[in-house]
Amino acid sequence: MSDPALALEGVEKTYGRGRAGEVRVLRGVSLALAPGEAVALVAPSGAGKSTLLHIAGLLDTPDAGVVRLGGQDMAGRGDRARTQARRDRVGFIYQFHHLLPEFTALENVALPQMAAGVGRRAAEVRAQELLDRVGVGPRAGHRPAALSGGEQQRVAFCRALANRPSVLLADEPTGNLDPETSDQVFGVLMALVRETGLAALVATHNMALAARMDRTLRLEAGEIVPA
Ligand SMILES: Nc1ncnc2c1ncn2[C@@H]1O[C@H](COP(=O)(O)OP(=O)(O)OP(=O)(O)O)[C@@H](O)[C@H]1O
Repeated sequence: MSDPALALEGVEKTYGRGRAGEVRVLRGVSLALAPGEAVALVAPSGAGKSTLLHIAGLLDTPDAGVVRLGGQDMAGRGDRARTQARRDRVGFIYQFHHLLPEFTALENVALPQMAAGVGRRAAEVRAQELLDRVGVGPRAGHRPAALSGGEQQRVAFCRALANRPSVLLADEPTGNLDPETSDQVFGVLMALVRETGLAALVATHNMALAARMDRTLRLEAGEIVPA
């Protein structure tokens, strides 16, 4: 059997120090995502969802436990290796797209590739292909402010996928879109998961979207509980 794309084993995280300020946010979280699998993460507010996504995406370190990308334990690696792994192997999508306002859609998708060492021309070719794939190709030369919410979010998908990550972490990626646009953007996400073998962990409060994924993990008070 191949290694999971992403695995967390016994991950613990506590914020603050001392009795008064201590918040135990994650209490031994274990999960694994196979390549090509889309998993919904459902959590009440404050359950530790953002903390979990940050640790899974190597933006934060756990106090205890293991985070593996493609079978490789990332916890003991230095900052440089973690930064490189995050850039090359993990894509993030947030509720709000955080596109760079002064750059065009094409540039927003090309820039992360250039940061990873791809030449401008090759980066722009791939960026255009991705934008075409999600139906915003004709808008490639526009800045985010000239795009609709759904178009902006599709550009954000392209940016997250530009470096061919093995893991996509999404936090309410369709949360600020109307139902129809949300449906369309989510459809694109699922198609990309199916086609590219990407593993996606998608935090959402939307049960209809959760039902369209392969399975649901529920996070409550810092623990994974039966969905
Ligand atoms: N840097 C920090 N220092 C202290 N406490 C923190 C810190 N970050 C988060 N917390 C606390 O940890 C708990 C979990 O936070 P987290 O942001 O992971 O929750 P969440 O499930 O993503 O919530 P929401 O869905 O409301 O965004 C919350 O009680 C929060 O107040």
